[in-house]
Amino acid sequence: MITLSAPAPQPATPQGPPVPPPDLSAALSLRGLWKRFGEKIAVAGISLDVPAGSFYGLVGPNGAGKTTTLSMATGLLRPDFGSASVLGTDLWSDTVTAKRRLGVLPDGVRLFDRLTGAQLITYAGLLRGLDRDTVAERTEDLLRAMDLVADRDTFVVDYSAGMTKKVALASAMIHAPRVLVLDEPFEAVDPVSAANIRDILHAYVADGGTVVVSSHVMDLVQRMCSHVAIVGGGHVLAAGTVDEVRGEQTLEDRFVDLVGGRKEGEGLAWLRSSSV
Ligand SMILES: Nc1ncnc2c1ncn2[C@@H]1O[C@H](COP(=O)(O)OP(=O)(O)OP(=O)(O)O)[C@@H](O)[C@H]1O
Repeated sequence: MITLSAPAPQPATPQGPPVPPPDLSAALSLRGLWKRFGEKIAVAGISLDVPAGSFYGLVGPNGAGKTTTLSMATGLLRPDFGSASVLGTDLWSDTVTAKRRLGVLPDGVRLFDRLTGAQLITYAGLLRGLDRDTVAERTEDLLRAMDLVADRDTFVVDYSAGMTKKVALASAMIHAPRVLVLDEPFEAVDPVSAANIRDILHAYVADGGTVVVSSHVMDLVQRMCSHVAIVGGGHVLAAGTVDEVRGEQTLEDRFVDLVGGRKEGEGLAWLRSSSV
């Protein structure tokens, strides 16, 4: 019997005017990125320039396309269309050079969690080609900075969500990349650790590094970031310095204005009249 398989879905066709060439001086320059999963267009032509030396926030509602965009910007996911360059190097034509400059904290990617925290950070350093002495020294520094010294010999599989986030962040930093791309770095992290991590990131930016973070916490982005992009429905709705984007409003109010979705009225009346 002959089985005919359905034709593979074709990528969505990008529409709109041609995109300008990438900004070679930018830490990250994204041009016309598109990604479709089956019928769902997750990212529909995103172009963004992240200036070198900026602290850049990427915000948007659930399902806006942030993770998909960051995955395409860091070489974890191949776009259907569009390009990404890292400090002037095209990610998909010179992947090794571009990725060497990046430290990435992906969202939801499994770690080698049968290693201890110290082993995982060490492994990341060796994988990046650092010599053993440098790896040992930096591993100790990172364990201290992330407040993980007491749990250095605990298997990562037994870490809490926040500890797992911190050990993944340490692993992303060990090779001292020029650009850090962090998907939800503060999610599940306790306030003291979050403040320590923010200090580390600010010092890194002050020394010329670039940080891109995705977050849902508008107040944090407004205080922490120099630049922000608001994405919704796979598009960039606004981008620029935080002050340009928010204007006279708070970033949260601007976000709600652009994205919409506040539900008016009572809603879930049954929940308030529970009789059990
Ligand atoms: N591997 C996948 N297969 C199918 N659909 C996907 C896949 N990855 C993402 N999507 C869909 O693409 C859209 C964008 O998802 P994405 O994870 O990029 O959003 P996000 O802005 O990071 O959301 P959140 O804030 O909830 O993390 C969503 O509708 C999601 O369901």
